[in-house]
Amino acid sequence: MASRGKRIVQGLSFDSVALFGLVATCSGVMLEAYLTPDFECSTPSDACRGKDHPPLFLPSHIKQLNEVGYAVISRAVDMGVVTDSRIAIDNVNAKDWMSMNSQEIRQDQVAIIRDEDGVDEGIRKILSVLRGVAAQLDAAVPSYTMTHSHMVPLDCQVAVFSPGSKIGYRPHRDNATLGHELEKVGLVEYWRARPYRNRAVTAIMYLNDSDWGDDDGGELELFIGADEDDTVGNTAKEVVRVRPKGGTMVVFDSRRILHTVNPTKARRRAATIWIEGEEREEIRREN
Ligand SMILES: O=C(O)CCC(=O)C(=O)O
Ligand SMILES: [Fe+2]
Repeated sequence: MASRGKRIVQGLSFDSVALFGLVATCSGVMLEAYLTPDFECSTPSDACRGKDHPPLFLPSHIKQLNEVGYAVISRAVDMGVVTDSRIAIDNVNAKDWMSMNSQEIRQDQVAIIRDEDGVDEGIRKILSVLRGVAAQLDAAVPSYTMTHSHMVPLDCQVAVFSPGSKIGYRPHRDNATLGHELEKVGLVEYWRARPYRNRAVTAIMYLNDSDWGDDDGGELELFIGADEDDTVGNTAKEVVRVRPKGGTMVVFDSRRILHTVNPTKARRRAATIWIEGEEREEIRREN
């Protein structure tokens, strides 16, 4: 009798420990998914109109964005601004840098910077140029054909790859909608991706020296025309390689353009914003 009682107690305690372990693991996974940084505080693109005089992102760039899904502008800002921003970024407090994903996926460290009092003038200028893209998407003729009613985050991501990064950033799309349906990726991954589902257009400014060489690597590769379910770029009709020279701005469709960052031999710095927008009715019907 006594030994049966002991077995029940042992059994119960094992079950309780197992149950506790399961609940703790699930809570940990959900908490980690919940804590995905969210670039909130969007403002309508109108708020940025006129800040960037004259607008850099022109109707010809919008035409290109409509037709091929990307546009590259070299020397979008002068090198003095790039150098100031670079110094400001290198002075960001060590504790504010974080890894956004596994080192097997991306090897950069990122910090989130907001356009507010105290932000370095160079970074403020870069932010204003990047945010100005959104105002043009709504105001210019032709207007952007994929999305409308654009919203601009106050937050900008600065990302730094250390020299010798062997992986860079694996191929991905910035808007986790295509290929990320709930039934395909499961609840946790679907939830983790929620801040990325409204991203319409990615705008990046490189903050490196202007003499970034071929040997330095670190190119951004855009897989133009890749199939929706292609996650590596094999089906691309064309691969566009952008050298991350200081002052180069690149803008692309966050939903459709599969892209990767090549391994880099030099320290590589970039400032990125994600402009949000609603899909146009005709595009939604197509999907
Ligand atoms: O820095 C780049 O060129 C691209 C980085 C990127 O793809 C991202 O942050 O999502
Ligand atoms: Fe990306």
